[in-house]
Amino acid sequence: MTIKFGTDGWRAIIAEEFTFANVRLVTQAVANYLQGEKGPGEVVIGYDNRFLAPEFAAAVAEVLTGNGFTVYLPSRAVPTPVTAWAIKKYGALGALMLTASHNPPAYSGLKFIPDYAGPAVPAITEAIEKEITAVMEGGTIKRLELAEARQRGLVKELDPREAYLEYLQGLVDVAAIKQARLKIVVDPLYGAGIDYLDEFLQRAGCQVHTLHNYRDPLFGGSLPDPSARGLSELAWQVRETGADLGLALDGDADRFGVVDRDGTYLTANEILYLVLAHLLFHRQYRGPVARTVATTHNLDRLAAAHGLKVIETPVGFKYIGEALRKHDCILGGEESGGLSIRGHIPEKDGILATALVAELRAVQGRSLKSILADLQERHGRLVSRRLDLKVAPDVKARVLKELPDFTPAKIAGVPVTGRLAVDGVKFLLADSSWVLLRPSGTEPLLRLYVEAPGDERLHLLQKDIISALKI
Ligand SMILES: O=P(O)(O)OC[C@H]1O[C@H](O)[C@H](O)[C@@H](O)[C@@H]1O
Repeated sequence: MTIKFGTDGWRAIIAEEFTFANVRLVTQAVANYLQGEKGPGEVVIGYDNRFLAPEFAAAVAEVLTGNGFTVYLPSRAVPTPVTAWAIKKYGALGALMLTASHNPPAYSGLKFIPDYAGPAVPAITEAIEKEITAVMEGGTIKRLELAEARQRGLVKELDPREAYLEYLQGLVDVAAIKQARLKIVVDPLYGAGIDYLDEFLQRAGCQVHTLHNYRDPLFGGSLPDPSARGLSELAWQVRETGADLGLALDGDADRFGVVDRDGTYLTANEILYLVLAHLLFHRQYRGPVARTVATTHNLDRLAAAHGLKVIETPVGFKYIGEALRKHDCILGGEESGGLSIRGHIPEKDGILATALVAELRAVQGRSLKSILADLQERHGRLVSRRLDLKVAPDVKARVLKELPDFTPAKIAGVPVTGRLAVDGVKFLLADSSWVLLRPSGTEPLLRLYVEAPGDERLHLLQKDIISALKI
């Protein structure tokens, strides 16, 4: 058995690979890593609403305290971004977060968040993987019974909700939201975001109706994924109740989903476009913008209009987080639903993202679609779509082998003007379209991303790439 940390920590099926024994093993590896780096100190533990999450968290606490660390242990689920934020608040060495994000209910996961409160960069996850191997090859797992650890004062209660909500009030224009008296339907999808976003909006004077706001480790029979498909009930409720907005979070509340007043789902790319415009025009923010290779170039157009730099990273918020930390970016975002802004932690935060959507909706006083239409009128319209291609392993291997030598002069008749190999291969075209093909780091898929000035061109580009590479 090998335990891989992947794009976003270790994820596995509960009772198959995600067992108490393996959770202890991985925790011991993190403890060894932390001992080597910083020595004993305090570590935050967070967990989502999945099956056995509090019990797995207790196992994590037993190993950490057995290694001399003091832990902050919550008695209910805490969102990933709040767990990360708590590291800063308590000056902890890092956090261990138990979550499988939007994966099916049979999964759980464990990730390490370093002291900078953003996703661990590859150098850190690789070091922890080495420690995992060392523990597997005969290292000892030290453990204190939880009751004993409590008695020794090594377990502190973690309840960061009030402090986080207060902090969020300082990041978001609550006065503007209060004035607009918005009616909002919130969908935390049975996840860790329950009582965070809805509570924040209620305190900001909104009339809030919340769906799926209790723990269900089966997520009502679907996935805790705030995609268009996952939010059909939210869209229906928004229309039915005449609400101004529908706001959703994924299972650990680090990603967002947004529905407009007429029930239309807005993509993460559209939300990033709206939020960046809001930061630039309304809040007058100035500074670089970070996005992944797979994220809309509409952001580049807005940035260019203000003479701002765009930093393009591989897919994964770990890279966006790094850019936020190093370059003081005003916004970091990715197509899969990740967003953070200047002044916040370098971790994607669905609660902050949706609160900002409420803010911009309040300031503008009209539907998101209408704000978007104006933006497109002034700065151009690019439509984007991602295809997740489930291909046989041999086809995937062949395509990835051919990709480095795949250098077409034109795609669907449009001249190729640039080629980028930051993550997979990306082709820039003469009409401002672009095409990116890359293997997913989290699923056995190839992802094909296309952005173009219109739907027809987008379809032609998709078709041409698929046929040229015989996918
Ligand atoms: O496209 P993938 O490699 O599967 O990654 C998709 C997503 O996976 C995780 O959720 C990461 O936190 C994201 O940053 C990333 O965008």
